[in-house]
Amino acid sequence: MSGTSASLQPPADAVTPVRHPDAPAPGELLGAHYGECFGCGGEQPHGLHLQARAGEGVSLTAEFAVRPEHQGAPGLAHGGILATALDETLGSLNWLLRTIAVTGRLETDFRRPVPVGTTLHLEAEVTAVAGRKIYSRATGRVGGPDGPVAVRAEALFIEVKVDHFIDNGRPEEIQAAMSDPDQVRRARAFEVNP
Ligand SMILES: CCCCCCCCCCCC(=O)SCCNC(=O)CCNC(=O)[C@H](O)C(C)(C)COP(=O)(O)OP(=O)(O)OC[C@H]1O[C@@H](n2cnc3c(N)ncnc32)[C@H](O)[C@@H]1OP(=O)(O)O
Repeated sequence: MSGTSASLQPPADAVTPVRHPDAPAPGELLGAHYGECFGCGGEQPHGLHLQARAGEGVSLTAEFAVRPEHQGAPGLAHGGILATALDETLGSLNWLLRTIAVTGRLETDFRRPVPVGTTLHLEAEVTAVAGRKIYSRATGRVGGPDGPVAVRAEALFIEVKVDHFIDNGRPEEIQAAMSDPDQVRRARAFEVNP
């Protein structure tokens, strides 16, 4: 990526990311971290319904099917929606580290238009970790997993405690998420970082 800002350069004492031993196996679907999530939630009718699959190391792939409701210009995906797809894909990486983290910074390059009716093939990896700071990057290709790059992003995620959501979110959604009968989703949201 050209022109990446200094805050996305890992510091000298950053370390190589370590895949958690209980991370989903390569090839396994990650599933949604929260049913109502705009990026990945299956219960969110307006969402992107992004599906991420674990890769080797701390990497994953994801697919985003661009639908008419995702348009900006006629027939083309909205840039903010594409940034959301990148953000969600990058955020999903944290499950491979078993860390709860939120986006601190996201820098995006838009290289080609992404038409409605196409699938954006995303791949992402964590590149470095420095304390609470998690550095990652992602690309999105059109026309297939080996197609031309349409979008690219670099990001800094910051590890947070579960209190981040409890203190800042609405109690009704927090309560509902905490009583989610889906054990994996509940663990992903609230139990990975006690
Ligand atoms: C359901 C659950 C499942 C998991 C939920 C996952 C949801 C997935 C959804 C996709 C991801 C999202 O969209 S998440 C939603 C969008 N993001 C957010 O809402 C985050 C809003 N921002 C914040 O709450 C806050 O700013 C935080 C938590 C990011 C950081 O605040 P903090 O905890 O007080 O930490 P702070 O000291 O400020 O920063 C820690 C270190 O990071 C650096 N740092 C912080 N922000 C930045 C930045 N923008 N650019 C550069 N560097 C930064 C600081 O310089 C510092 O470095 P040093 O001094 O240590 O060197």
